[in-house]
Amino acid sequence: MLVLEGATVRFGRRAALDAVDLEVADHELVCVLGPSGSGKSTLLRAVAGLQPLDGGRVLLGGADQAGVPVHRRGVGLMFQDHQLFPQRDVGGNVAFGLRMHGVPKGERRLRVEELLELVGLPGAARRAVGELSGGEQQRVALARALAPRPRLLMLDEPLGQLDRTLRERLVVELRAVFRRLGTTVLAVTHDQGEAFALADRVVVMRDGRVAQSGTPRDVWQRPASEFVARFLGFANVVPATVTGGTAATPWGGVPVPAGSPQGACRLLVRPSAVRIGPSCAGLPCVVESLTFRGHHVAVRLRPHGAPPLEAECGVGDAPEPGAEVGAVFAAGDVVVLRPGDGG
Ligand SMILES: Nc1ncnc2c1ncn2[C@@H]1O[C@H](COP(=O)(O)OP(=O)(O)OP(=O)(O)O)[C@@H](O)[C@H]1O
Repeated sequence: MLVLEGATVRFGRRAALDAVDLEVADHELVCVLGPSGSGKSTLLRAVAGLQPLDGGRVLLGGADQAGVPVHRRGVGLMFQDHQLFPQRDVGGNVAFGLRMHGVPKGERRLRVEELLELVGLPGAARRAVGELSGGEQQRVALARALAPRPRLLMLDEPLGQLDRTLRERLVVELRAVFRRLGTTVLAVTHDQGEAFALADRVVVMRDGRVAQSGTPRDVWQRPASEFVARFLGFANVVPATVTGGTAATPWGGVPVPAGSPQGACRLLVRPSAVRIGPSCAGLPCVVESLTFRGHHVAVRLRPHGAPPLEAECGVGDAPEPGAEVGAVFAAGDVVVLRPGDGG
């Protein structure tokens, strides 16, 4: 469906997109994730035709889009500030693109009803946009973007301004709607939870380049680099040397999964790999702080003479702050990262 080949955009001497190669298959939901300034919006704008390329190509359905204007690319856009037309009612907003495409009135009305049903706002066509909640407005914006049946729908921080609970619910609904319609989606967000919940594939960007691309599970379980690991919120990353099945780290010996690359590396120890036990066993640490995260507790440990260590445990098993404990490492949740990545 969508192919980017060496897509490059420069602002002055800085490349906002640096020779990006990316493919999005028909019906695929791809979410581009990355810190502020990594080039996510520029990528979307380049695909939409809002931003000319300084190098490389964008192909849609096999056709090079050089010189093809925005409105002829057949892509739908839904941006963070969804900018509904305040003077039009809900139906008028959803029908906007259909009117532009010259769809006759009767057909428009049917399609608007169908779309409002789809986004969970049945019968809302006559409602004023100003009366709607943020989440409802977001649904109207989605219905409006879907109305002309774009071959590719692009979302920029689609749920950015909504509160967390609503976002979590809408993301599940969005995924279901896209699945049902078979929509191909390229979305951009800096919220990893949103990306992981929505996407079939996650693309992590850094400084205009693709740092990693894979299924949410792959990227989560095997971050390709220290940058990706830290971006995902993992703090336990240290220099290490792997020999056989053990990595020598500032925390002592940590078992690594069978088949891990040998030699000097950066090592990611997921909090779930750190078991907290009595101080007589394992690495002696003091419990610095606890953070309750729903079903588990994140425990920050301060080992003697070594970097801080994040662990996690069940709510019922959480130690007291200030307690002396022992940390023991399990191999399963340890990842040997590519060396020389900086990060
Ligand atoms: N019109 C522009 N003129 C000059 N520099 C720009 C322009 N648009 C973007 N940039 C720069 O290009 C880089 C990438 O910007 P972009 O908006 O694509 O990042 P982003 O990942 O979408 O960030 P955010 O999450 O903050 O929206 C940034 O360094 C930004 O300052």
